[in-house]
Amino acid sequence: MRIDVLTIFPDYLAPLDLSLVGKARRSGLLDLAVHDLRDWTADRHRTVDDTPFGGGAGMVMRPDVWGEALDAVLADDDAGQPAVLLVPGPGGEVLTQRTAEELAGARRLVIACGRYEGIDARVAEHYATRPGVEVREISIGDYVLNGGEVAALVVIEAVARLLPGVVGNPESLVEESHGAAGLLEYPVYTKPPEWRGHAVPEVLTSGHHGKVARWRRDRALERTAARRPDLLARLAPDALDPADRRV
Ligand SMILES: COC(=O)COc1cccc(COC(=O)c2cn[nH]c2)c1
Repeated sequence: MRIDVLTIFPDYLAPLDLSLVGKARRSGLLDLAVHDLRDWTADRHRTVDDTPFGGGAGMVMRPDVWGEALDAVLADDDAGQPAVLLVPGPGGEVLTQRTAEELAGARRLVIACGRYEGIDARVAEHYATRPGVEVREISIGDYVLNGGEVAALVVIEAVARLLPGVVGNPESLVEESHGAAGLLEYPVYTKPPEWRGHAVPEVLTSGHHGKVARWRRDRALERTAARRPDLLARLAPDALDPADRRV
């Protein structure tokens, strides 16, 4: 997968050199480039914003600069791969694990990080008509950030870890929260068996794998019912077996 990020704060994306995503880049599993939007300005001050039509506080990011940048990045392509143009913003579809799975199937992601009051609306409008480009505004939650960079980091991590070979043991992608089971994760424990008077649940040291699996499923169901009943409601009817009804 290729990911291009466009931002006026490239350093904000430095964490993508670290850990699993950094490793995936170095091993060639993920081709990720961060671009400074100001490289496509034409004036001495490298201006990317201007005052909003209709008045109001703050500034809006100019369409002409974004157009030059996005044309250049989209054109830099080996075989005309279709691209998903992601615009992180509070008004977007909320990112879920399902969205991450969808995006992990794309050949290219181009992420346009907005700042100020946002990017001139004509940019998304224009690229939505571009053949081979799908525009998606993505929200990482119902709150407002100062720019799209943090949201870009979240999207990239959620997507990159689903790419084959990025996470050591793909098994771990199944059981975690919001994984294939669609439930929250069960509680986990490690040594020592007793810590500050807190013992590890006995079943986990019983060596009885069937009981351990049942206990974990019960805890995941309990947690999901208590903290995220909305997820339970969304589960496919056949996702719960008769033994689950006990919880
Ligand atoms: C068309 O979209 C845009 O212009 C986006 O522009 C902006 C402007 C300011 C801030 C942001 C950052 O996104 C969020 O605040 C956000 C994302 N998820 N939850 C909150 C983006």
